[in-house]
Amino acid sequence: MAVGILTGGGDCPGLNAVIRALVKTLQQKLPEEKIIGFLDGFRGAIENRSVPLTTKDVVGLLPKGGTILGTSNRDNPFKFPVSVNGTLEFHDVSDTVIENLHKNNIEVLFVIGGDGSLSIAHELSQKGVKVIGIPKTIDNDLDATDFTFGFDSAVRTATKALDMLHTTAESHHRIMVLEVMGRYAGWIALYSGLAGGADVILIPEIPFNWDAVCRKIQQRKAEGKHFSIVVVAEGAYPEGGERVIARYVKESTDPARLGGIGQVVADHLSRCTGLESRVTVLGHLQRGGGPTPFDRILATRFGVAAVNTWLQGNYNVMVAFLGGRVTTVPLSEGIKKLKLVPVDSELIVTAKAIGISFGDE
Ligand SMILES: Nc1ncnc2c1ncn2[C@@H]1O[C@H](COP(=O)(O)OP(=O)(O)OP(=O)(O)O)[C@@H](O)[C@H]1O
Ligand SMILES: O=P(O)(O)OC[C@H]1O[C@](O)(CO)[C@@H](O)[C@@H]1O
Ligand SMILES: [Mg+2]
Repeated sequence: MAVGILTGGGDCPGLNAVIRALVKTLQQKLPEEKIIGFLDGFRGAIENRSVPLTTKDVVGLLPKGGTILGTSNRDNPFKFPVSVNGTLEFHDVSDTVIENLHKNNIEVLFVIGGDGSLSIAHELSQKGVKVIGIPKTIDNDLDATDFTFGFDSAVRTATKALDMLHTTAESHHRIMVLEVMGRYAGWIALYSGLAGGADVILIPEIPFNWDAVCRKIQQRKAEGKHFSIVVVAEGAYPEGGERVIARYVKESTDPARLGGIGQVVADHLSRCTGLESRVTVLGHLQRGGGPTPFDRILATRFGVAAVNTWLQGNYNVMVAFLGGRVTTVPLSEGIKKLKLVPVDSELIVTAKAIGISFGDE
């Protein structure tokens, strides 16, 4: 009997810390060579590419960014892209995954992933595979956990960028626009905007009004503040407008990759205020580097809790961080809906109270 581990979706700081916690905890219960790490997310499970993991393999992993197992944010065994006579078709190869799990004597599969990867894990569980989900993502958009690891690290990077943009914005009397990730959720923009002293935060949950954003910058100008800092979530869009899509990854079930709204905002604000603007797209820097202490600890707690869940005979659940405690929720609950920023949340109210504009009033 063996256990399997895979990391799926976009990488984030803390994945290696979970792998370390899983292996260290599991190794006390299993003989050597019985922990199997599938490579490159679900692609490794489809192609039966894996490596054995022992405590020797996880030395030094706690602060290391990325994932030693590799990952993929396009490979879905239920909709696997296959080229048939030059045409892309999506085939269900989930039975191949199940065969490969049997070949490796896998009793339980630990899936470390976001909403997409955990949805795949849930579909596998419905075909009889025992899975335990561990929620990760810089987007923090999983509803059944207060925080996913990776988020705090991304916010740290975005906040650092805002601190640095402040000094050059002030020197040049410019509007500096920072575009951050988060897909359909505005958590990274909201947290980094608050922590980094932004004047305007634009998030997908609040479609913005161009006039309101321009007014805010002009008002600052009238007060003698000739620079402004604007944080734009990649999924933000103006009232009556649409999200800006940077590219399509045609092999993915969820093919749209967002990006480009930062430049649109910067150009518009220059036109309406007469101030110079510049845009910085923070991009994959937000997923790079090592995890913050918060993420290291959360990842470690998730890894240990996931093993304990298995030892207690529980399956098809996701570990979650709720009210300061690590617990479990059914996997079906974990993937039910995306966690978006509630527009009346205390964080938004707090931000507005200190004059931050969301472009809605
Ligand atoms: N609702 C869904 N149901 C099933 N599969 C999905 C769903 N959404 C996305 N997928 C697939 O799941 C895989 C991973 O999805 P995605 O890129 O969203 O990563 P994730 O695990 O959600 O992590 P993150 O969003 O942080 O990158 C991709 O193959 C994608 O095609
Ligand atoms: O790595 P890719 O394919 O560009 O995907 C980017 C997306 O992945 C994430 O970084 C994590 O889900 C999103 O914030 C972003 O929209
Ligand atoms: Mg996702």
